[in-house]
Amino acid sequence: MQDEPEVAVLRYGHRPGRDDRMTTHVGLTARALGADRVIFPDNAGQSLETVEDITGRFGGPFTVELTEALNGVIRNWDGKIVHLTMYGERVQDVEADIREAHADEPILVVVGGEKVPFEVYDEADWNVGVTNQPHSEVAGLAVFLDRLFDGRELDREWKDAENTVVPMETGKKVVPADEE
Ligand SMILES: C[S@@+](CC[C@H](N)C(=O)[O-])C[C@H]1O[C@@H](n2cnc3c(N)ncnc32)[C@H](O)[C@@H]1O
Repeated sequence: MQDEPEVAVLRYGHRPGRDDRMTTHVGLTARALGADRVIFPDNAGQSLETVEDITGRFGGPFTVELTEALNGVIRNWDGKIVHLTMYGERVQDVEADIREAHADEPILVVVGGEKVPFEVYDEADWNVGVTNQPHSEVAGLAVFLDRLFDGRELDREWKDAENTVVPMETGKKVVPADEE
């Protein structure tokens, strides 16, 4: 989020067709819940287009990138690395240390798709489980970002939006952003 060290999310692996929705949702969840940037594998161009379209319509700042070198992003990351995995340390046991590190340093959050190689576990500063039960990268990312930002992401403001949703008890209301 603005005025804080960067939080980027790396989607490690993408199977075109099978993972299209999931990869898109990793990007949308990263954006909605306070990350600054998502990096997709270079075969996920369709997900990039969808996330860029949503950012154009509902605001940013938020950046989407493709990379040919997933391992290179991890190896060259200048900051701390959190890898989300059901085999990791319990999020409730390590979240305070990660928040403390994020006060000074950027964080790269790695989420997998298909099998994640051991190199990623090894390079990570923390392997973190959001429960030690199998579920989804989208759910794990959402809970982790909320713990990292301690709920502050829910109040963030959006810039350069075309549309704004007006919260309502019942019904749907979307207005041009400058009519807010
Ligand atoms: C459907 S899982 C597949 C995991 C795969 N079997 C493996 O060996 O990594 C896809 C991704 O969801 C995330 N994930 C699943 N369960 C999780 C949990 N309990 N805590 C944190 N992340 C989780 C991880 O990032 C994982 O790479």
